[in-house]
Amino acid sequence: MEESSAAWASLNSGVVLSLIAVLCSMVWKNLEVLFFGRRFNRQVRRLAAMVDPYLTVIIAEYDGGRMKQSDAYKEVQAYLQRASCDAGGGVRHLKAEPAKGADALVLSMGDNEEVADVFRGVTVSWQAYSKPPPENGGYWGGRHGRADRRFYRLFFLERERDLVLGEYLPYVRREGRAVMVKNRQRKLFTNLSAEGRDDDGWWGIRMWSHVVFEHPKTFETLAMKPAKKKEIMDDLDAFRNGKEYYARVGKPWKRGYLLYGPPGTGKSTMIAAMANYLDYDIYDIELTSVRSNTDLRKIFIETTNKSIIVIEDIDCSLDLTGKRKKKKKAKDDGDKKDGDQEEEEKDKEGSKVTLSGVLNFIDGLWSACGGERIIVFTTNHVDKLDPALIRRGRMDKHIEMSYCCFEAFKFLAKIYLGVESHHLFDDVESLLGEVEITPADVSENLTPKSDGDNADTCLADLVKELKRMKAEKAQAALAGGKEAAAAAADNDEQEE
Ligand SMILES: Nc1ncnc2c1ncn2[C@@H]1O[C@H](COP(=O)(O)OP(=O)(O)OP(=O)(O)O)[C@@H](O)[C@H]1O
Ligand SMILES: [Mg+2]
Repeated sequence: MEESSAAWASLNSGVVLSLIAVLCSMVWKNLEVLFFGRRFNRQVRRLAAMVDPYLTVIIAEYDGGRMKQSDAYKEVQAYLQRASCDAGGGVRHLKAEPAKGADALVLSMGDNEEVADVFRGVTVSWQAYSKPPPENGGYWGGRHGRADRRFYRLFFLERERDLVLGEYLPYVRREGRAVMVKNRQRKLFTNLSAEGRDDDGWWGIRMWSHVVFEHPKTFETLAMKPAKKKEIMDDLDAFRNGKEYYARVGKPWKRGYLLYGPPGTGKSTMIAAMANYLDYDIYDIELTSVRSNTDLRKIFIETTNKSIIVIEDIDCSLDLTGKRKKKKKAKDDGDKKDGDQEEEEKDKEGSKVTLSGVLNFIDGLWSACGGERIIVFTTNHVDKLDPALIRRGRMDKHIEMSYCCFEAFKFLAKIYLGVESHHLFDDVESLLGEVEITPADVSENLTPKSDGDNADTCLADLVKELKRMKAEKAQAALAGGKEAAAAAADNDEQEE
């Protein structure tokens, strides 16, 4: 009897102990939810730390001074957009920014908000916070350093350390990158510095301002010889997929393109097509607004990966020969009017960017920061450029944009008029062999001007224009011939 009551008592105490254990684990589970969850987290976290210590990881917006927003910060920010918008995340203050698509907004957590996240059954917590800048303003100093420093802090239990550091954080970065790609709006940047807070939350002087890039031109609508077009597209593909190749041969992942040819042959159009093809941003540098080589370097550092950095009309932008240019008469430069030239001269005086500054910008040490950047120069006068500027290695691929050939014309006729053959095509072909017309002029002639215009009228207009150009050329040749004959006669007379 005594034995059975002792067994009964021990069974009872076993049940009670198990009940206590279950209760404790329930309380702990709830504590964990509170700990990482919503409102009471800070206080509860302190309490919980006594039982099971927690660790934190801080991800700063700018590491190594204030030069470049950290990739990890941007990825975490993008990742947390999803967690923040989730009703279970408990975030009450969200920040909204425009996203891809007319009415879309990207929401992210506001300052001092916390959000919980669950990974493989483990709960962690993220907190966004910011700190005022140090007195001296950090790396950039002065007005640049006025921005608050922003951070994300991740809390997790020490026992989850391996899982969080080894698997969760890499997962967050991967997912964040995917969100960034999905929400990415392509941008066209210009180096007009502006003060204010931009998409990345920067407050201060920015070297770049931007608009959303929405140029409709693609390689499908760019007229040029098919073989040449394919060669360029293959080159771009090789560049885009060349990360390992560039790493293997020890070259920074960048490529220079020089587009040269007369006005209206499609150089700017080609840049738009390249950006659309690669899905890259465009940074359009107005060199005359860059005050010094140091500013040029800052401008470069602030460009992001997957971008095309463009300097148009490089020969007109600056004196890049290394010597000071003598003042020229306006008539020397056929393309520019007197007023324009005066303006240019003034701009040049305000800018101290030198040839060596530009060379450094293209392939100096700083140019290797980041990767996946294409640099494009355009010019109407390739012969005016310093050979050092366009040697292979700096401008790796030279592309001549030429006058409209018959193949390019047929391409434009198909796009603009929807015709692949026409009885006027033969006339156009023989005239194109005799006169030089730009794709821009051909496009203009093939554009219907009124409701009554169709393929017949547009092609007839083009033929008329080509004939007019041919007559003008013949007249110019005649006048040139007469002038030469008169000069020769003058010479003869003087000799006699
Ligand atoms: N190869 C082309 N295919 C289709 N359209 C073209 C082509 N070249 C020019 N165009 C048309 O002509 C117009 C002018 O072209 P674009 O501005 O690209 O010339 P550009 O070579 O950059 O001239 P510039 O040297 O004066 O800057 C564009 O609106 C474009 O639509
Ligand atoms: Mg152009």
